[in-house]
Amino acid sequence: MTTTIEVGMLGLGTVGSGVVSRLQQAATQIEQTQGLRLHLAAVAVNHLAAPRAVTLPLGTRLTDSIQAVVTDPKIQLVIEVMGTLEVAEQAIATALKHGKSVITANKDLIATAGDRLIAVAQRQHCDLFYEASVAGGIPILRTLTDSYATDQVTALAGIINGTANYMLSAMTAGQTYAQALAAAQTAGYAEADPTNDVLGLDTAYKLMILSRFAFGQGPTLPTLQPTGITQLTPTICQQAARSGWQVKLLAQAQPANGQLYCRVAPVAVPSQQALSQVGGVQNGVAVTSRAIGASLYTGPGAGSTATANSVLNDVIVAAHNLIHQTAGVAFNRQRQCLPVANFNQLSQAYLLFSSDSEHAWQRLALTQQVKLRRQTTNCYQTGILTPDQAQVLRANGAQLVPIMGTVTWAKSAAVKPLVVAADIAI
Ligand SMILES: NC(=O)C1=CN([C@@H]2O[C@H](COP(=O)(O)OP(=O)(O)OC[C@H]3O[C@@H](n4cnc5c(N)ncnc54)[C@H](OP(=O)(O)O)[C@@H]3O)[C@@H](O)[C@H]2O)C=CC1
Ligand SMILES: N[C@@H](CC=O)C(=O)O
Repeated sequence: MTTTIEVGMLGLGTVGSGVVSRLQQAATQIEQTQGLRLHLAAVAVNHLAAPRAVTLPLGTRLTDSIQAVVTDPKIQLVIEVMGTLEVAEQAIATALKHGKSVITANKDLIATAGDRLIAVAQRQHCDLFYEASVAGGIPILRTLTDSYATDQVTALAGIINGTANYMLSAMTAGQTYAQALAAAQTAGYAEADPTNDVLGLDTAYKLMILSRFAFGQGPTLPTLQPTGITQLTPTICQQAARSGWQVKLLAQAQPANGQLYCRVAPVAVPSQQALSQVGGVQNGVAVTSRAIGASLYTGPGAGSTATANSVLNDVIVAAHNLIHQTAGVAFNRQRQCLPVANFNQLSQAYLLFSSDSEHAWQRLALTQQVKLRRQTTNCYQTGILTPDQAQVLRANGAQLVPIMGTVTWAKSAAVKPLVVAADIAI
């Protein structure tokens, strides 16, 4: 038996167009394997006359009224893929209050206003799913919810911004920052305004969500103080690569010593680590857990088709819940309350980049009792630095990139380090 579900969508840009294409291409598969016919009843956009990458199916209404979609009594399920904060929050809240389940890819909104919307969804016994909000095509949130239900995550580290990872790979291969950004924009990976991609804010929002699924708690933006990739140059990426590291914009979270340590920053990942091989628009989330051990989930982190696939997987789960009247169970039910700390407060080794003379750096290193080993022109590996020592080097003009796996935990740390420490003997 096939059940038809009436779907409304807000947004018809990169992701929305992908949803329309995937719905058309997979219609038979969805009907045969899921017993569902997903009928796209209406799509709301900002500019009615703008050219579109896809042709809407006959019978799908194009409108510039969000309200007409989220209050339409025939529509059972709303997909929000327009982005924005206030407008999207208002639209999702209205849809939920009208008894519709909602699927969104909007990480900015879920990270910052997710609790409010989840509360509305719970009151209304509706689903609010957002798999596509983290790591694009990788089904990481539902994996953490379902497949780690009896396990305990002890650490996670992820490359979770496709644009930044694409740019870092391109710069390592010789492109300029501007060329790399333009290519990521053309490919549809970057946000409409790419500021959040390059400043690390998009990664921070995703870590806030991801960490709630892994640990029942996420950092806030002020505790995280993300560092982006704007200070990185092709030269830095290439010098690091020549010396055995790939510079990656990394999101990390790990409970230890009764605190949840988090960080979003460029990190030098040793070339022998699998995460270092996650290149281009690919994302990778390394999860360490008590039962499974180390797992790495990789796949496209942005782009029309891959993201649309995640959106539609949520749609299918929500559609089944509507049919079986089981909607309203929270997507994530983990809860924990630990003080949040930053990895930068811990002692660790760094790659140091500077065009000042080696002699000057070695002299400073001596006075600071810091070990420094030259890797290649203008690139040095430090020994383990305390936060204060790192601060002194920065104040003297060093650009420091922490080396993954070198954090030294206090003896009482309850949870083992995320990765085997890299060989940092110098
Ligand atoms: N691009 C990607 O790879 C990924 C994106 N996301 C998220 O998905 C969402 C959509 O991204 P993306 O498709 O790239 O964005 P686009 O900028 O390509 O598309 C946005 C769409 O929303 C519409 N829209 C914007 N504001 C309004 C409004 N006030 N009223 C009605 N329609 C509006 C636009 O209409 P119009 O076309 O008329 O201007 C456009 O169709 C964002 O939250 C993004 O962060 C998540 C994962 C991956
Ligand atoms: N701009 C984002 C899109 C997906 O979330 C990215 O590049 O990862």
